[in-house]
Amino acid sequence: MSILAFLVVAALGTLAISWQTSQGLRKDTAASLAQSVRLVDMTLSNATVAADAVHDLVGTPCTEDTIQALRWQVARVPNVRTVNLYRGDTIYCTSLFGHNIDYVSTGDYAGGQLLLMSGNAVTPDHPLIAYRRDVDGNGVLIGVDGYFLHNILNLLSTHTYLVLKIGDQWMDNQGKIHREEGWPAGERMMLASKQYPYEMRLVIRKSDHWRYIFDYATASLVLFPLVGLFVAFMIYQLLGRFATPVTALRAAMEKKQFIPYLQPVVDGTHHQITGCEVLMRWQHPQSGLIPPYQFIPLAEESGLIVPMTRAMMEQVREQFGPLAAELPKGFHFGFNICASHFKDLTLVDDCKAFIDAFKANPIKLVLELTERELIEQTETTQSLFNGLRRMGVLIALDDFGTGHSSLTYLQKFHIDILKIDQSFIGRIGTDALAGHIVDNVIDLAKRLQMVIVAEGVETQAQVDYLTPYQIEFLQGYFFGKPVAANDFVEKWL
Ligand SMILES: Nc1nc2c(ncn2[C@@H]2O[C@@H]3COP(=O)(O)O[C@H]4[C@@H](O)[C@H](n5cnc6c(=O)[nH]c(N)nc65)O[C@@H]4COP(=O)(O)O[C@H]3[C@H]2O)c(=O)[nH]1
Repeated sequence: MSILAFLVVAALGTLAISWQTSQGLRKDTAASLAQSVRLVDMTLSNATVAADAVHDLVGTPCTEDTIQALRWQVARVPNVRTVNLYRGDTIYCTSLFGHNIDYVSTGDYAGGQLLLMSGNAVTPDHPLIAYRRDVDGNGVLIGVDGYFLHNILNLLSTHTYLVLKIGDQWMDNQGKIHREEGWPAGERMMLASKQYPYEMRLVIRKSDHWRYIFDYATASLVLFPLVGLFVAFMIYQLLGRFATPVTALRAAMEKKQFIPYLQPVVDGTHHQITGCEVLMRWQHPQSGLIPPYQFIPLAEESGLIVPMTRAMMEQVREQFGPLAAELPKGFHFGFNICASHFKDLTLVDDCKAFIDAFKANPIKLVLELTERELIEQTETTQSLFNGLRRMGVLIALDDFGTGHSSLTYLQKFHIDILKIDQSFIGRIGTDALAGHIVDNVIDLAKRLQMVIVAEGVETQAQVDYLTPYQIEFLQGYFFGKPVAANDFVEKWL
C-alpha cells in the first residue's frame, strides 16, 4: 500500500510537472516566436529606412556623389552593411567597391524582397540578409548584417531550436545557413512576419522538455517525491505496521507502550505490605489502558511475550533499583512468566540483573508460573531452574487449584509458593459446598508445606474467613488494586 501510495503520488507529480512544463513551454515558445518576429522586423526595418533614403538614386548613374550617398547610409543606419544599386539583373553601383558590375538573380528573392546569404565577397563566412526594393526593374539591394539576427536566435532559443526561414533557406542560432529540411525531431511551431516575407520556425525537442523541467519545475521535482515519501510513510504507519495484531504488538513493544502495574501483597497477620505482583498493561495511544487478557494470549502465541516480559523486568528494575533503600526489608517482586519463557536461558541473566539492582537492600524475586500451563521437564528447563534456585529466585505456582498439577510436578520443579486462585477466595461465604471446596484447597496447600498466597481478597468477610488458616500472604482489591509504578511508590512506599 505504501509503495502504491508513493507511486500514485509520483505519477500525479509526473502528470502535474509535465502538464505544467508543457503549458509553460508552449507559452514561452509562443512568446519567443512573437519576440523574434518583432526583433527581426525591427532589424529589417533598418533596411527599409536605408532603401527609402536612396530611393531617388535608383537608376541614376554611379557617380562619386551616388557612391557617397550609399556609403552614408551604411555609416548611418544600424545593421546595414552594404547598399547597392542595380539595373535589371546587374549591380552597377555599390557602397563597398563603388562602380562595380555584378550579377543579381532577382528571382531567388523570397517574395521578391529577401534573400538569405551565407556571406559576401568581403566576408564570405558572415551571414547576411539581402533586402531588395524594386522600382520598375531597377532597384536597391541592402545587405543587413546577419550577426544581430543570429544573436536574436541565440538569445531566444534557450529551451528550443529556433530558426529564421526565408524562402527555402534557413539560418540556425549559430548563424549557419541551410537549404535542406534537416531539422531536429520534435513539436514544431511557426510564426510568419506580417511585414516581410520570412517566418520564424521553432522545434521543441524531447531534450528541451527535460531542460525546461529542470529549469522551471525544480521545486516540484523535489516536493513531489518528498510528499510521496511522507504519504507512503504515513500509510505504512497506519496500515502497514498494524496489518496483523502481531505486528501491532511488535510496534507497541518498540514504542514501549507496555508498562508495569503493581499490586500490593500484604502479610496475613498484620496486613502490612511485603511485596507486589507486577501486572502488564498496554498503554494504547488511542484505546487507552488495555488489560492483559486482551493481548497476553496473542503475545504468548507469537512468542513476543518473552521480550515483553524482559522489558517489564527492565522497567521495574530501572524504576525501583534506585529506591531500594526505601523498600521494606525482604520486599518481593512477583513477575508472571509463561511456560515458553522457561526454555530461554536469558531468563537467568535477566533475574541476576534484577537482583543485582537491589544490592543496597536485597529483595526477593518471585517468578509466577500458571498452573494451567505446565512446564515440560527437559535438560534446559532443569538447568534453568537450578540456576534460578542458586540465585535465590523463588518460584510461585499461580492460579493454584484450577489446573492439574500433581504432587510430583510440585516437587520436581521445587515450587516455593502456592497462589490460591481468586475464584476460590471469591466463593467464600456464598454457600456451604463452596466453603467446603475452599477449605479443601487451602488444606491441600497447607499439607504441601509451602508458602501460601490467597489471591483476590475483596472483602472483610473473606479476610476474617482466612485469618484462622494463618495464610502467609494476602493479595486483592481489599488491600489495593494494581496501579502504575509512580502511584505505587507514592501510595505504598
Ligand atoms: N476481581 C478481582 N481481581 C483481582 C483482585 N486482586 C487482583 N486481581 C486481578 O487478578 C489478576 C492477578 O494476576 P494473575 O492471576 O497473575 O493473572 C494475570 C496473568 O495471568 C496475566 N498477566 C498479567 N501481567 C502479565 C505479564 O506480565 N506476563 C504474563 N505472562 N501474564 C501476565 O493476566 C492475568 C490478569 O491480569 P490482571 O487483569 O492484571 O488481573 C490481575 C489482578 O488485577 C481482586 O480482589 N478481585
